[in-house]
Amino acid sequence: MPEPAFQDYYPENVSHCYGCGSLNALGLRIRTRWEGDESVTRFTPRPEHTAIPGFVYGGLLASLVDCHSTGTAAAAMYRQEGRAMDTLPAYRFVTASLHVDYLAPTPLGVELEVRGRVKRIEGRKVVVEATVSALGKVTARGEVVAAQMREGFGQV
Ligand SMILES: CCCCCCCCCC(=O)SCCNC(=O)CCNC(=O)[C@H](O)C(C)(C)COP(=O)(O)OP(=O)(O)OC[C@H]1O[C@@H](n2cnc3c(N)ncnc32)[C@H](O)[C@@H]1OP(=O)(O)O
Repeated sequence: MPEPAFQDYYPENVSHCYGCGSLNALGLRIRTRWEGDESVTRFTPRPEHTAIPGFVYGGLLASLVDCHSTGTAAAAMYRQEGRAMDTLPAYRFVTASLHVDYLAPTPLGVELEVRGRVKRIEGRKVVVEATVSALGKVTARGEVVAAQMREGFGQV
């Protein structure tokens, strides 16, 4: 049995996200785990994720960086406290800022590897930098500011 992914610990009421929600049948349903100090997601884009024939749509790459990084932010907070992700209080993070640089065309039809590193944790905010690689070459680089969800998120 593979080790559980960060997303396996998301409760049902926040498991509908297009990028990372296990309950979103049409979503990407990414799965992220620690490999040492780095977090890793592996994902193979599908034909509908095409930008130009043979190459991956940039919005898909941004989605991967986004959800990979918010998951990493939550996992990093637990790790900092030496706690398992199924313990309370729960840490849930949403995207405050998402930046992606596209360095080279990303080929379709191969597994992509997203690798994240925590740059800093400051109060309710975690900054994560991530790379997307195809066939061992980094094709996109991103940085995400993830902010801890407040109670009543989205209420105005
Ligand atoms: C299991 C749970 C997760 C499952 C779902 C994951 C989904 C992840 C992917 C997504 O798509 S999430 C959806 C897209 N994101 C949103 O809809 C968020 C909309 N924005 C907000 O709700 C609020 O603006 C936000 C929660 C991000 C921040 O508001 P808060 O009132 O909670 O916090 P605050 O404004 O005090 O900011 C907290 C810190 O973040 C910083 N910050 C906020 N917005 C920023 C920004 N845009 N750029 C850089 N830093 C930013 C802010 O400066 C501050 O840093 P400091 O503590 O150092 O002062």
